[in-house]
Amino acid sequence: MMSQYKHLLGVIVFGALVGLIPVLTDNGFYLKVLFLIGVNYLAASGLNVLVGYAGQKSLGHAGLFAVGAYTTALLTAKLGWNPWLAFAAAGVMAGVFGVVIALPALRVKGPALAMVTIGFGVVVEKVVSEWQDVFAGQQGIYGVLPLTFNGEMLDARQWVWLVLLLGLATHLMLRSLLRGKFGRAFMAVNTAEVAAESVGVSVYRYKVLAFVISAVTCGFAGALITQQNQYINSDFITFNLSVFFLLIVLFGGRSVYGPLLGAVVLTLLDAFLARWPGVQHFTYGALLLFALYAMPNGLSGALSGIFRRRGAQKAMPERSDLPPMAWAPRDGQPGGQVLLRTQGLYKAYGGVVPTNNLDIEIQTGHVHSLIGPNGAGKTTLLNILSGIVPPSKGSIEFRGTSIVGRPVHQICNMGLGRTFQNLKLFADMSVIDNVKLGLHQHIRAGFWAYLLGLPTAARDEVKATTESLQILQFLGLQAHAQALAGSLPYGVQRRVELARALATRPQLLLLDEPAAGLNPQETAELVDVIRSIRNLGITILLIEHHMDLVMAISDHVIVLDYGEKIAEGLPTAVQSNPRVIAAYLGTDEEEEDLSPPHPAPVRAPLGLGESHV
Ligand SMILES: Nc1ncnc2c1ncn2[C@@H]1O[C@H](COP(=O)(O)OP(=O)(O)OP(=O)(O)O)[C@@H](O)[C@H]1O
Repeated sequence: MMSQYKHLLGVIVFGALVGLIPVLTDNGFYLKVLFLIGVNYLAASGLNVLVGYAGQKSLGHAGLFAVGAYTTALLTAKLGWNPWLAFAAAGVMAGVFGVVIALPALRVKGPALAMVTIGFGVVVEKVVSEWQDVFAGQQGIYGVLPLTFNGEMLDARQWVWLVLLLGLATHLMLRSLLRGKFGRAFMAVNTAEVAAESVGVSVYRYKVLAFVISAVTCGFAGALITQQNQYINSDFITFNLSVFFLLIVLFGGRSVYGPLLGAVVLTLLDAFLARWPGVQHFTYGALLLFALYAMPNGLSGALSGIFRRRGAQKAMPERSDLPPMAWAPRDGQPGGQVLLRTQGLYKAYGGVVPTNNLDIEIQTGHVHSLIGPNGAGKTTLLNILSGIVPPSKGSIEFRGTSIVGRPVHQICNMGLGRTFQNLKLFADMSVIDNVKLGLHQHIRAGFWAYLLGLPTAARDEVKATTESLQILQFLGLQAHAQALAGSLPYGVQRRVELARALATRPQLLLLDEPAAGLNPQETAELVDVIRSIRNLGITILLIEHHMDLVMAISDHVIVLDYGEKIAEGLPTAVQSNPRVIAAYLGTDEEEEDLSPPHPAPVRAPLGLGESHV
């Protein structure tokens, strides 16, 4: 809270200082440059959400700038709308275009997304330059109504103050949005899409949202330029403008202050280089390369690196006041009922069939283990159950509802949480933010509450922090709450992933080799951890190669071989099942059946403990 007030005070002081500049000078060139810095900041601040936070590169935002510019031009010059109303309409229209483009464009990613956005930019450029009747091409639209104050047109100073106010408001809103649930979700989408989905974040929805935010701010930027100039023509809308916006964001860096740094440096550079248009493009190219190589996190990243090195690491206050973890999984059911059932589940990759007509039942309150030799299809089954891999055939009922074909985040939100064999943590985020991401769907405050910084958002964030700390305390991780997840020892990272999965409040928790890479002591502790999770009423299905662990904690063991269920039942029964022994030893099943195994070899393969059987 304190830091919140400090920040607000900082914003007011900054605003007052910049607001003083037009009082001290009436130099038209300086005022114009200040105005342009503000406009570029506006455009870049939204684009930063898309590029910096959500990690989606766009090279077509000049097209969205054009939507805002031409909306306000046409509405005021041709239809005589009130200029303020037209200005608002420009933002809305750009947002609508943002949705329409984002829906198909964000189905692809990386270079393909860049190509689609370039395509959009080029189409807009062509439309405004060729469709003369409406957009008047190079000749342009004159008579655009400027914004007014008290019925008077804004003068050069007032334009600076207006753009300053808009910039400050945008900063406050985006900061509020990005510091909470939405910022975490955007970064999760950026870092690990599968992991984001698996904690209940709809990756597609968040990408579209980021695109729309960037569209709206670019639309407002276009409207401001047009209304200030009282004119727009097709020469404004170029591929270079898209590159310029992207460059501001990449050069500035991902922090909320990045776009400001980028806008100041690049607008000044642009004004300076205007005299030598020949070197302009060369300089931008060189700057982009420099930014990418020397400052991969942009100017703000480089600066914050310096300050972090100087300042002490922010410590998490000790919380002895935390209530004991009180939550139980949602509508916890009595033990021994069918929680999940698959029938005829089948998946083939060419000739490989990792899931072959599997019928399994998972009972509430039990710890189920899934074992089998390497390549038996265990991970594939977990991926199918959590929605990451679609089955070719068969049904899955979870809590009485079919989940085949449902997106991963929906399955998670129904109460199915998971961890991964190869850790999928959000490595650049703190431990507590990783856990808060698990709570994503349980944070009720929505977009507007966060954007406008309403008390409900602040309250929900505090609740999420408390619950996350409870979970961390439950798993003995509280001391690591503020550490970057990726910086921790491997065993601790595994536990953080478990904490994140627990935060989704699962009824069924799928653990893919939770003991992999753990030392013997950590493995022994894991047995207690799994038991205490079960004692919370959470059902567990785990894949494990450590047979000691499987035998110690399982109520029920399912054995797979070549995608088929070859045995299931109590651990002791499975341990002595001839088919299981044959599968592990690689001996001929018929032979095993003919001559029942001696107890010694039975225990040997299934009691190897540390080995990766
Ligand atoms: N995306 C894929 N494309 C092709 N083959 C795949 C794919 N995913 C899994 N497989 C194959 O399916 C089989 C089962 O793999 P899976 O990872 O499910 O086994 P596993 O029992 O979890 O093995 P391990 O114990 O080694 O983790 C393997 O032969 C694997 O090569």
